[in-house]
Amino acid sequence: MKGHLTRNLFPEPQKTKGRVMSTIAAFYSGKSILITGATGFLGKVLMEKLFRTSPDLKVIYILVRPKAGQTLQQRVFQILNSKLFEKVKDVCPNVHEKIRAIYADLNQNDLAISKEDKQELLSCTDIVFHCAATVRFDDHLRHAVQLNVTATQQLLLMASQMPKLEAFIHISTAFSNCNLKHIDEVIYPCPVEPKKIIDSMEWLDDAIIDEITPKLIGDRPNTYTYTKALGEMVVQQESSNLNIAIVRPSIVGATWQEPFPGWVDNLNGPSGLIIAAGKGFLRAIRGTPKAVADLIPVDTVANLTLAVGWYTAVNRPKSTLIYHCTSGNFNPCYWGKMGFQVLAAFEKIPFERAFRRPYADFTTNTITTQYWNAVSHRAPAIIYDFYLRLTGRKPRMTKLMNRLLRTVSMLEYFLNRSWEWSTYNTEMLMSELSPEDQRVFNFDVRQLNWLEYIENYVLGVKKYLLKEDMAGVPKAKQHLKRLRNIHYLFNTALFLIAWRLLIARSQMARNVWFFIVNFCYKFLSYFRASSTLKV
Ligand SMILES: CCCCCCCCCCCCCCCCCCCCCC(=O)SCCNC(=O)CCNC(=O)[C@H](O)C(C)(C)COP(=O)(O)OP(=O)(O)OC[C@H]1O[C@@H](n2cnc3c(N)ncnc32)[C@H](O)[C@@H]1OP(=O)(O)O
Ligand SMILES: NC(=O)C1=CN([C@@H]2O[C@H](COP(=O)(O)OP(=O)(O)OC[C@H]3O[C@@H](n4cnc5c(N)ncnc54)[C@H](OP(=O)(O)O)[C@@H]3O)[C@@H](O)[C@H]2O)C=CC1
Repeated sequence: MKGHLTRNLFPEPQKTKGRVMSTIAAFYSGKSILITGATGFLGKVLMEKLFRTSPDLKVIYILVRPKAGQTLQQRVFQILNSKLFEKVKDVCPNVHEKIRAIYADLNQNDLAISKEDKQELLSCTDIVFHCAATVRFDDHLRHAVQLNVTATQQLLLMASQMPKLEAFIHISTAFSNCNLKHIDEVIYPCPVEPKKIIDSMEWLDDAIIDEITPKLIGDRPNTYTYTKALGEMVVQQESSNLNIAIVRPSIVGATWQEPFPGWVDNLNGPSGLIIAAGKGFLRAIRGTPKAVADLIPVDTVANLTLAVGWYTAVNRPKSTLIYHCTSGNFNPCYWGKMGFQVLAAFEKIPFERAFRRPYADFTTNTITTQYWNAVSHRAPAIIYDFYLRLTGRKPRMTKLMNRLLRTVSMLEYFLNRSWEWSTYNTEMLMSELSPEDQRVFNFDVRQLNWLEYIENYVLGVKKYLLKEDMAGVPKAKQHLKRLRNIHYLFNTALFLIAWRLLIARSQMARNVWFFIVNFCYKFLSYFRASSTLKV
């Protein structure tokens, strides 16, 4: 479909209230856009931005499955009525009419789209943003291949039958090649062809798949990164027929600026750990303080993705361009520093009913980690469960702690390494944008102030994930003070018991004790005498 387009792809920039309208926003006006994964974290932000900046777009088709007892319409209704979409309603009051939910299940080979819906998609779609994926690290290979590889292949097949299609934007991850230290904007081949993997998943049984999984994923840490790499290969194989680009974000975090700072709605990446640390469950982690914490705000990813969609459609690059959406080489932050910033934010914005006082220690040593896990994580959980049992309640803390530590162990790989991603294409794209587009579709993370971002992130986690009201902050602070006093009391009691046992058994300890008491007595006498003389 490359080069087949005859329509005018360079709409004249329009003027809005004396300011030149963004070229990118103008480009999406009147377009029919297909988004997969629109109910996910990134998909929602992408859709919100499209509606807000290009309210004249024709329609956004979203592929949705019913979930948690909700129909497609109920899911769409919930999204449109969420806080995230508040601003959209002012700019695009008929947003409900411009969104068309299409039943689809990416778990099924034909994506389970009805004939009529498929026909409409094929004839109307101008741009595709493919965000859907399974992002679970421990997903069974069969499921991860189905979602991240086969579904991508199916969607590309559909895209190749769309006569109006101008661009297909595939969202991958910057970690698809995390087995390498330096990653260029190229597709690195995996040893086994994706088509062979897809075929084999059809006839191999689960037990055999389990056995071959470690061999297939090789030096990647999980099935997620492996299948995302396979997904990219599939995209490359189809790229001769289509106008495709790939966006590779690193660790996607809460919004930086738009539609408002700190919005987040799932526990993936840092968000879950921020909760665990803020509630005092997680106090130490095996992580390298000097490793780069390559977080990227979700609105930055959405902005870059929309800019890529415009650039790919308008310029029709000869090869598939890959865009790294990372922060490390523009404005690096490090895990140790981020830990401090998160802790500082908890001082101002404490979470309610914390289990212990928040503390964040990054340690690189495995023995120290095991020590902290035993003393700081498991022991308090066991003590608390004992207390629950004593008071006739069901113990739950040990189970919760074990799950948390399992989750943490899966994230550790990413907390102990730094990667370098080359960003020539991203920088090239930035330079291609007009000043207005650079403002409206800002993806320049050099402007990001980490301290401010992290504070807003913690606030967002409190408000949108924990649903805690800011009115409860004084009470939460009081609760933390009480925990601090309990902590001091507990430590003092522990020290006194240990000391009492020691002086009962050792003459040396007794001598040291009498020396200290004597010294304190003399110091106090001297202090009292000198203050009496002054009077
Ligand atoms: C003391 C120090 C404190 C420090 C202070 C803080 C400083 C800031 C430090 C920030 C460091 C950030 C490091 C990020 C590195 C990410 C790198 C990503 C790179 C790739 C990026 C991508 O390209 S890809 C998108 C990312 N993709 C995920 O990030 C999925 C992960 N996830 C799963 O793969 C599944 O979750 C897994 C785990 C299998 C469990 O699986 P599972 O079956 O056991 O359980 P579930 O998933 O059902 O979750 C069971 C319970 O864990 C809760 N939970 C789920 N996630 C959680 C989570 N991240 N942290 C906590 N808690 C989490 C959940 O809410 C449940 O809680 P509950 O039981 O109460 O409901
Ligand atoms: N979050 C991150 O840190 C990063 C994410 N990425 C990539 O960004 C993209 C979006 O990720 P993110 O928004 O965080 O992920 P989410 O888990 O929040 O969203 C995943 C989306 O995929 C949809 N989906 C999953 N399975 C199916 C299915 N069987 N049928 C139909 N839809 C399905 C989900 O729908 P439903 O709501 O029904 O479950 C949801 O809309 C992914 O491609 C991911 O690999 C890349 C780097 C980092």
